[in-house]
Amino acid sequence: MPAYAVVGATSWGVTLAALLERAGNDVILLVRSELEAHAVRAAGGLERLGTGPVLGPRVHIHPMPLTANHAAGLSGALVAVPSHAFRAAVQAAGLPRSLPVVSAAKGLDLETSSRMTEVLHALGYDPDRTGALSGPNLAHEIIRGLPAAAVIATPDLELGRAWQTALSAGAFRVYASTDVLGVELAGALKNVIAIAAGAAWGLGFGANAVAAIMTRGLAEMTRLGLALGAEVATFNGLAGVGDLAATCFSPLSRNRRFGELLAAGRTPADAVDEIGETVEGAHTAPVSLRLAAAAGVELPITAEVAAVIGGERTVPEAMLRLLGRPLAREELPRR
Ligand SMILES: NC(=O)c1ccc[n+]([C@@H]2O[C@H](COP(=O)([O-])OP(=O)(O)OC[C@H]3O[C@@H](n4cnc5c(N)ncnc54)[C@H](O)[C@@H]3O)[C@@H](O)[C@H]2O)c1
Ligand SMILES: O=P(O)(O)OC[C@H](O)CO
Repeated sequence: MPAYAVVGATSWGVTLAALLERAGNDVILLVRSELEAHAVRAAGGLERLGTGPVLGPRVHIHPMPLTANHAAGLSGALVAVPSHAFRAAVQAAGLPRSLPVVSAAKGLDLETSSRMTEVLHALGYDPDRTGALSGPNLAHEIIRGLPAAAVIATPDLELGRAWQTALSAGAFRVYASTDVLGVELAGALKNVIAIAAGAAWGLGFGANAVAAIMTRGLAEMTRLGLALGAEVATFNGLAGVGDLAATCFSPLSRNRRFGELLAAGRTPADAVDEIGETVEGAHTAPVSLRLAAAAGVELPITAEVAAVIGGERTVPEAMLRLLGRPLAREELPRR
């Protein structure tokens, strides 16, 4: 039987471990401590997912690092911790450098502006065997068996096909791509646009305003992606418009909820505390602006989100600035 490791007993990590098991694999779920291992074993998953036990007997829960014995039989590993904890988690996990490793995180490194596969490369993992998983994938829906689709990007399509088979279970359907850069960037950048959409919902705006933010948001995501070497098709796919739609419209999204709380007048710190989970877009906004400045690309919505998070203006002030921008021709980046 194939065996895979999952790093991180997060909502997404536990969900991925359950999917791998449902697809017929053995799984090693690597957690931070014996205490955490005990809690996850006792709950059969994560209490905050609210489902009851979801992990079966083929998911083995162990504290990091991976033992040589476990490493020997592995076909690959998925890393499902937030981007701010990604580097440390990979270092602690002790995954063999030759192992195919896929990032399931949707964020950029705050210090270096790197994508998560770039963090893996810097840690010595083989660029030909690293990849990224993304798409409209709210863990709370997937763990309940609701249908969803994702995209896995690897430089080598054969490797991507192996991951597709490993992860596709029940109503979870995985597509393959070779645009690792595009899939990673789209997954990270959409969280920032979802904060803006949440702010629009929070101000009492309607679906028209949210759709406008999504469409112009997708244009700026694509503009930056193309400037950095991504493929336009990726932004029109599951990792781009697909995830943008799920995140901007679902009340389950933490990024959307964060925007709603900012619009209600909470400080960013209070909003994060109230949500109590990862709000990846709050970290990604300033990093995206740095990448955009270096690439000579303008990201008006992202800039306003970063300014609100940085305490430079309120949500209504930011919305007025967006509405007051010079009228322009509608340009949608093509290549
Ligand atoms: N939750 C989802 O629906 C979902 C879906 C797709 C992708 N993602 C992405 O997956 C990543 C994880 O998000 P999540 O929502 O599953 O996280 P989460 O909010 O469930 O958990 C985040 C918390 O997990 C803890 N944690 C657990 N193991 C850790 C470890 N090994 N190292 C550091 N911290 C650890 C930390 O306390 C951290 O604050 C993010 O990049 C997110 O964008 C999440
Ligand atoms: O809850 P969010 O906003 O982190 O969104 C979760 C996933 O990225 C949706 O695909």
